[in-house]
Amino acid sequence: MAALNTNLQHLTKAAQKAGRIGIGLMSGTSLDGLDIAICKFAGSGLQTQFELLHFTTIPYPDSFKDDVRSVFSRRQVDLEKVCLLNDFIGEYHAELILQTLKDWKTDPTEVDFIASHGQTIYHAPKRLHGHEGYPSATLQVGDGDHIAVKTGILTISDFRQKHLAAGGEGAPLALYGDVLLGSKIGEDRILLNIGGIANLTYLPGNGNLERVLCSDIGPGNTLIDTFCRSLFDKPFDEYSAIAFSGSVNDDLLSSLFRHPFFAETVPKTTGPELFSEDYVRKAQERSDTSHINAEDLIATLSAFTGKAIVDFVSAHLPKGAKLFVSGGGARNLFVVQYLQRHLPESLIGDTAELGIDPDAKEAILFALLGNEALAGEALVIGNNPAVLMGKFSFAG
Ligand SMILES: Nc1ncnc2c1ncn2[C@@H]1O[C@H](COP(=O)(O)OP(=O)(O)OP(=O)(O)O)[C@@H](O)[C@H]1O
Ligand SMILES: CC(=O)N[C@H]1[C@@H]2OC[C@@H](O2)[C@@H](O)[C@@H]1O[C@H](C)C(=O)O
Repeated sequence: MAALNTNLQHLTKAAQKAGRIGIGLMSGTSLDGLDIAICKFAGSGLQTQFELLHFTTIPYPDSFKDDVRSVFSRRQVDLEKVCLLNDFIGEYHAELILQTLKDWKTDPTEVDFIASHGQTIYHAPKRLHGHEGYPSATLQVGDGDHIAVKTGILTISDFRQKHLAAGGEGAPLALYGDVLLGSKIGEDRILLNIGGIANLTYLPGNGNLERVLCSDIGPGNTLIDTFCRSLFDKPFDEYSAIAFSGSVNDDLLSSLFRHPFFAETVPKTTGPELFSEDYVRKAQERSDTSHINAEDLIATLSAFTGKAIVDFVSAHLPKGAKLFVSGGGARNLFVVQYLQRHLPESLIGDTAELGIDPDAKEAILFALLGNEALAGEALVIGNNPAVLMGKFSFAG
């Protein structure tokens, strides 16, 4: 039998190690920056032990945000720009990793793998695109080969396609990480991530994986951010100062909920393709609230995020589960206080209480999915796709 080539030898060696050092990368819908987590793993699957060694978010410059926003969640785009961004983001992320490893005084040869989410530029579950004959689809750019060649580190990327191929919507992948790192026998838990979009995983305390539910909920901060940018020239509503200075407009709030997405069966996914400026403008027209002042609009959008979460929890989950928040939205005080007021039976904290840095959670998730791609086995969690995700890119 011929020997494995050097790439496959390297891959086999990485897969057979008892422990691995992996970098997880997340660049989310908020476009605030690149989250980089370096983790130490021992084992895999339900036996995974992990330690977060370092975490950082490298903020994106405005020029980069503008470039990505020129195509992000838009139906009509400059296709050349999409093509350029795919390779550019791969190279750019590789550069940021190399700089960060220097700051952490870690040599790239110490890292067994990089697990890269890439940048979502369009998310199109079948329910939302509605094009007869086309499946659910999603597109993340930031090519993995560029990351592998530039860093010299084995790279795993494009995780969402396998989930789609196996019948899912390509998201939320938090399911797999949350089950592995967040479950506790004897405690019903909800792990709620409030990023651009809000999603949650329900982890029943009886350990019954059939009962686990992981779904997107609706907007997290995306609409608040959009209108903070256009009305206040601010990237987001820091600690909800603007929302607290306004009043919720109940007519607009009801109108914002007038969309079939909220009544659809779970699990489901969504994105800024649906929850856009246009979505809000239409809700304002329907409710004759186009005239409300900017502070009231931000307060109402913040209540929209809060109420969507409360409605979801009340409709789909047993009462009294402990709720742990993560994502930048853990600092959205208006939303967090809304949850405390309207879910009084749920004790609310953040994932730091579980030993998971709330800002690092999604980057850790991808590191964990990378570890699974190398050494795990497909996990059966109810009807969710039971597959190992990610595509391998070699440095040589
Ligand atoms: N101090 C703060 N006060 C209020 N909101 C904040 C604060 N810090 C961050 N945020 C919100 O959190 C957002 C970033 O969250 P995060 O990085 O978790 O999102 P993401 O990973 O890009 O999104 P997704 O998980 O949907 O892909 C910011 O855009 C902002 O709206
Ligand atoms: C297509 C896409 O990028 N979806 C993101 C987005 O951001 C939050 C929510 O929508 C979630 O479904 C998903 O990300 C997380 C990491 C997930 O897959 O769990």
